[in-house]
Amino acid sequence: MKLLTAAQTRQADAATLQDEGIRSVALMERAATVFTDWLTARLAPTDAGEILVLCGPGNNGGDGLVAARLLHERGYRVRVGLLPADKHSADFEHNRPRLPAAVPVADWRPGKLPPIEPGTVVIDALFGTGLRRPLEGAAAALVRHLNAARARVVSIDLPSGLFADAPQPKDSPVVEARHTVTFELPKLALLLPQNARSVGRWHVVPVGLSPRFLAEVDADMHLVDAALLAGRLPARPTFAHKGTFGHALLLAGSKGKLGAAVLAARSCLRGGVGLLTVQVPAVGYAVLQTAVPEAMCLVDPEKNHLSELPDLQPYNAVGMGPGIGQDDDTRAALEDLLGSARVPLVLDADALNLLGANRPLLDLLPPDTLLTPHPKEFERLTEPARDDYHRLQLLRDFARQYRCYVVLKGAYSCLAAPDGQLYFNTTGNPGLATGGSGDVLTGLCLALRADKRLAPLDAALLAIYAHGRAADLAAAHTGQAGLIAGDLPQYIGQALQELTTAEEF
Ligand SMILES: NC(=O)C1=CN([C@@H]2O[C@H](COP(=O)(O)OP(=O)(O)OC[C@H]3O[C@@H](n4cnc5c(N)ncnc54)[C@H](OP(=O)(O)O)[C@@H]3O)[C@@H](O)[C@H]2O)[C@H](O)CC1
Ligand SMILES: [K+]
Repeated sequence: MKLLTAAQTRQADAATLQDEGIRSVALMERAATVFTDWLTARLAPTDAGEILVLCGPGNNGGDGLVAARLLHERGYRVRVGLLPADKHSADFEHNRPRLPAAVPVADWRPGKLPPIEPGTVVIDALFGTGLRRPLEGAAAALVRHLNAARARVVSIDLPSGLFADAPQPKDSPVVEARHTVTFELPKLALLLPQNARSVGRWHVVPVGLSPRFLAEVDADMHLVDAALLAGRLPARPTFAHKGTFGHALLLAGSKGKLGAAVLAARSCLRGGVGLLTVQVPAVGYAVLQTAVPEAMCLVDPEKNHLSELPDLQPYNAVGMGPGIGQDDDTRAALEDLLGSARVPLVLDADALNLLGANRPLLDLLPPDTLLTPHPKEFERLTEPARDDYHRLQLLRDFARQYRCYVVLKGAYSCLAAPDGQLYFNTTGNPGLATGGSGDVLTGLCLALRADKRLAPLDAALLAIYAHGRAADLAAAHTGQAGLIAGDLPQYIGQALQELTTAEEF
């Protein structure tokens, strides 16, 4: 699924009107209807009390007016508060007189703002994608008043005051919603941690935007969902043998961190690799052979850390990083790897920290290398980001400059591709915020990069999605708090199976 900018969303609205030959008030009626359906499915009139609908001057406010009318028709008690404005959109003007007389309407002016009782259900229809500047004056006062009220706020399309795809100044107020019900496609702002307090939980409701426009529009941001991945993971051929799916080499572990090697190795095997060899320092030999008997094990000459590479000739992909530490010998081995590897590389954890501490090594990154930093590791590779939007820009620039794929891990992990496209993952849950879950992702990435049937982009997309999906499957049994990284590998097979393309008749 594509992620659209605010400008593209406006174009999508216009294309929909044109393609369907309808007036914009009809689209507003449709949008407000799906919003109202969403709300009434979750909130009975008896639990709602008197719903307060706060309306701004544009079409977001127009949606609010229509929702107020529909709620009244469905037996809810409703009142409307209007933000005073010099002018209103045509569709707002169209719907203002259509409010039933039984719905009380008042202007909500600064200095005379009525109290909002705690727990009141408030529909925030002040501003949506048409916000043009940070809120100030009467609008800012109203938003601050609302945020102070401890109400149950549901925002239409966006929490008011939040730009759809750009940061706002720190001191400009934004509505703090419990739920944001957004139309057709999520907006970038909903996916970023810095906006979590305003967005609450977000939900997408369909308004039937022009499928032609959505197919044709040139987006540079995407959501990684099952539809995007359809057809990217081919079924395993009947006459497959272990060579079909590649032989991966994993360089992992140091004294006290062999668990990282074990987790990555198990995950790589569950990710479907044909053969796996793991090189660990001598201290890890018995651990690896016992914990992961399916993997072959090479022993580094050093006892406690990795210091050199084996002959790379047999391998189809090499992964390095989980639990390796940052010894000088290990840095030398990484440098050797960057200089000599002729196969796909996956780099994580301390391999990234070593790169960050030795920036000239970045110029040695082979094209299409896959890096999987968390935000702190990414910062060590680049610079501290001003905010989440700036971090995405740094991510995009880095992937372009080094012609590599970078997964910035977090809720909605974001993959940047060398062509500057961004892909936000939709699977996973807070249970992944636990030690070792990144090592599991490394192993899975390695398995899919070793599979010669997969393009680099497809391997990375499948890995982040299946990793999150495995966490969702695991959490159904363990709960999110009880989820540990070791639970994940056993669900990777099912996650991949769900994505596997069925053979066509
Ligand atoms: N996407 C869909 O399918 C549909 C979306 N709909 C809804 O329409 C809004 C977008 O409506 P739009 O009218 O473009 O914009 P807004 O309502 O968000 O805001 C525009 C008005 O707000 C004024 N404005 C803008 N910034 C500020 C500010 N900082 N302070 C005060 N006032 C501001 C602006 O005035 P200008 O002077 O700047 O022109 C406008 O008056 C979308 O989010 C959906 O909710 C439709 O219902 C159709 C389907
Ligand atoms: K809103």
